[in-house]
Amino acid sequence: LKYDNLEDFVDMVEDNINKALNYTISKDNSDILNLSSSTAKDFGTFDFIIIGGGAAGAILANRLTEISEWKILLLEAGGLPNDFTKILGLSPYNYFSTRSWGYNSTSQKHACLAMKEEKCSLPQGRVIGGGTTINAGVYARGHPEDFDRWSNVYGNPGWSYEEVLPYFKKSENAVFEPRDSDYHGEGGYYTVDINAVKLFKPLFNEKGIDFIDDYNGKYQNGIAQVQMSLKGNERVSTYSAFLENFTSRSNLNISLHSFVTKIAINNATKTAYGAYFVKDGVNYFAKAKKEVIVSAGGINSPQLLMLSGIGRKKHLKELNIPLVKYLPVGKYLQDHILFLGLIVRTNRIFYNQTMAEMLKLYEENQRPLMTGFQVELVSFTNFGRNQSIRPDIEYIISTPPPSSSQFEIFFGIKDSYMDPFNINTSSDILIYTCLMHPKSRGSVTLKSNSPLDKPLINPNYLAEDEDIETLYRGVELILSMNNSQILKNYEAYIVDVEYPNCVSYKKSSKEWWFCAIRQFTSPIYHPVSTNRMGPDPKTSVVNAHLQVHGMKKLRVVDSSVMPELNSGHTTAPVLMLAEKASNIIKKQHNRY
Ligand SMILES: Cc1cc2nc3c(=O)[nH]c(=O)nc-3n(C[C@H](O)[C@H](O)[C@H](O)COP(=O)(O)OP(=O)(O)OC[C@H]3O[C@@H](n4cnc5c(N)ncnc54)[C@H](O)[C@@H]3O)c2cc1C
Repeated sequence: LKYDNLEDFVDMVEDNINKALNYTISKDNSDILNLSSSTAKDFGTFDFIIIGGGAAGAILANRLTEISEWKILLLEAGGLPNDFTKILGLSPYNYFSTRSWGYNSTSQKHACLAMKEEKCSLPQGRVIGGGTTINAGVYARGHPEDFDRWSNVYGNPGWSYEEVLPYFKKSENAVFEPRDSDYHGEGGYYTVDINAVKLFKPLFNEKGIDFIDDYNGKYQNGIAQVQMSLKGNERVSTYSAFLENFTSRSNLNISLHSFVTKIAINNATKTAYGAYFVKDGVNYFAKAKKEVIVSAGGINSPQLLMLSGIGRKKHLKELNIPLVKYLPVGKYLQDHILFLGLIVRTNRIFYNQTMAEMLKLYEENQRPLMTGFQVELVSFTNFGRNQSIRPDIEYIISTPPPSSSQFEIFFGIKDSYMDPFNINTSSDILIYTCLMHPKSRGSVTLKSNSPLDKPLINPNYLAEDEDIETLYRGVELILSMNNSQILKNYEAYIVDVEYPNCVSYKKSSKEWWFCAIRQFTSPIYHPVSTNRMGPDPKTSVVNAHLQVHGMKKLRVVDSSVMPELNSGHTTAPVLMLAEKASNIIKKQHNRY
C-alpha cells in the first residue's frame, strides 16, 4: 500500500479514523436490513449457495468454483473492504464502522466488570473476508493436541493433527525465516510473514521460557515473534487471497449487501433447497440444487439456523418459530478472554511519531503499523513447561494503542476506570494474558423471531473457578518478573494499577487480583462451538463431514463447528477447516 502523495494517504487514514470515532453502533440490524413484505424475486438457480463470504465462505467459493460446471452463489451481508482495512496496525477502528456487526455480550457477572454495562465488546466482521478483513491478523494455529482432541475426545474421525496439517499448509504462503519448513506451505494463496522486533525476549528466558523461531512449527510453547497475515505491508484477508483475483470465473457469483434472513427447507423431507435474502430493500429467493452451506460465523450461523427452525425446541417455541429440527444450536459457546491490566513502564520511547510519520514508515514496510494491535511477541506457555502438552496461557506482548482514550473506546471501558488505568502511549508495553482453554461455556440465543434483532450473546466468561485460577497463575508469572535483570536494564517496572472496585480486598492478595481480572477482561473475538461438530445430535449440530444432523443438503462450514477452542487464534484453523470441507464436498459429489 503506497500512495503517490503522502498527504492523500494521511487524509484517507484520518478520514476513516474520524468516522470511526464518531460512529454510532446500531442497536439492531436496521442499518443494513430493510425488511419488506413483498414476495421474493427469483435470483436464479445455483449448484451451491454459500451464506457468508468470511474466512471460511471465501475459501469455499474459491475451491468449489475450481469445478467449472458448478455454479456457485456467495451471499455476503457486507460490502467491500477499502484501503484503510489493509493497515493491520489500525484494525480496531474497523470495529466502529459498517464493517462490523457491532455486537456486545449480555451483561456479564464474572468478567468485563469495568466495561460499560458490564458488557464485553464483541465485534465480528460484516464485510467480504469477514473477520479476516477487520481482525488483528495474528496467525497462530494452536497445538497438535487441540486437533487430536477434536478427533479423539469429540469423536470426529479425520480431524486429528496429522490429518489436518496438510490443509493448514495448503492455503499458506509462508515467507518468513527461519521457519520449520515441514510444517508450512509455500506458494499458497494466503501469505504469512513476520514484521516484529524481539522486544523483551530475555524477560521470558529468565523464567525458563525458551525463545522459539516458529510457534506454528514443531514446538509451540515458548516466546516468539508474532506471525501475521501480511503481504508486504498489506493485510491478507480471505477476500484478498481467495476472491479478489478470481472474479473472472464465470461460475462464481458474489452478491454483496445480501442479508440472508432464512434458509429454505422442505420440512417434510428435511431438505435445504435455497436461501431467502434481502438486497437493497428487495426480497430475493435463490435456489440450490446440490447444497446450502452456512458460513456466517460463530454468532450468525447459529442465529440463521434458529431463524430457519433448527435449534432447541423450547427456545424456538417461545419465539413462535416452527421447529424443523431439534438440535443444540447456539449451545456450548466458548471464547478466548484476556486480562488487560499488566502494563510494563519503561524508560525508553518506542513510538511517538505523528500519524503522518507512522504512515511514511508504513510505506517503507516499517513498524509500528505493520501488526494488528502493535503486537510484537507472543508466548504460549504451559505451567509444566512441557512441549507435548498444549499451553494454558498465551501472553500477547504489544506496544500500546496510539492514545489511552482510544484504548477506552476499543474495549468499551467505563470512564471511571480509565484514570487508574492511564497508559503512557510512547513507552509502555502491554502484556495481555489470555486464557487458552476456558472451561466456561455460554450460548447464543435469539431475541425474537426477526432477523432485524441482533442475537443475545452470553459467553459466561470466567463463570468457572478454574478459569480465573488459571488466568491468575498466568498473571503471577509476569509479576514474578518484576525484579528481573532485563526490566532493570530498561529501568522498567510493572505498573501498580489501582482498581476502584477492588479496594475492599487486601492489596495484591490473590482475592484482589481475582477482582482486578474480573474487571479488566476483554474477549479476543474468537466465538466458536455454537454448531459444534460431533457424532451425537444431542450434543452436537454437525457431523464430521460438517453436515447438519438429520438434514439433507445442509452443511455448516465456519468457526461455529469447532468443538472447542484451539491454543492459538481462530483464523488459521478456520482456513484449514474450509480447505478440508472443500475436499469433503468435492469427494461426496464425485469430483475429486
Ligand atoms: C476484531 C477481531 C479480531 C480478531 N483477531 C484475530 C487475530 O488476530 N487472529 C486470528 O487468528 N483470529 C482473529 N479473529 C478471529 C477470526 O477473524 C475469526 O475466527 C474468523 O474470521 C472466523 O471465520 P468465519 O468464517 O467463521 O466467520 P467470519 O469470518 O466472521 O465470516 C462470516 C461472514 O458471514 C457474513 N454473514 C453473517 N451473517 C450473514 C447473513 N445473515 N447473510 C449474509 N452474510 C452473513 C458476515 O458478514 C461475514 O462476512 C478476530 C476476529 C475479530 C472480529
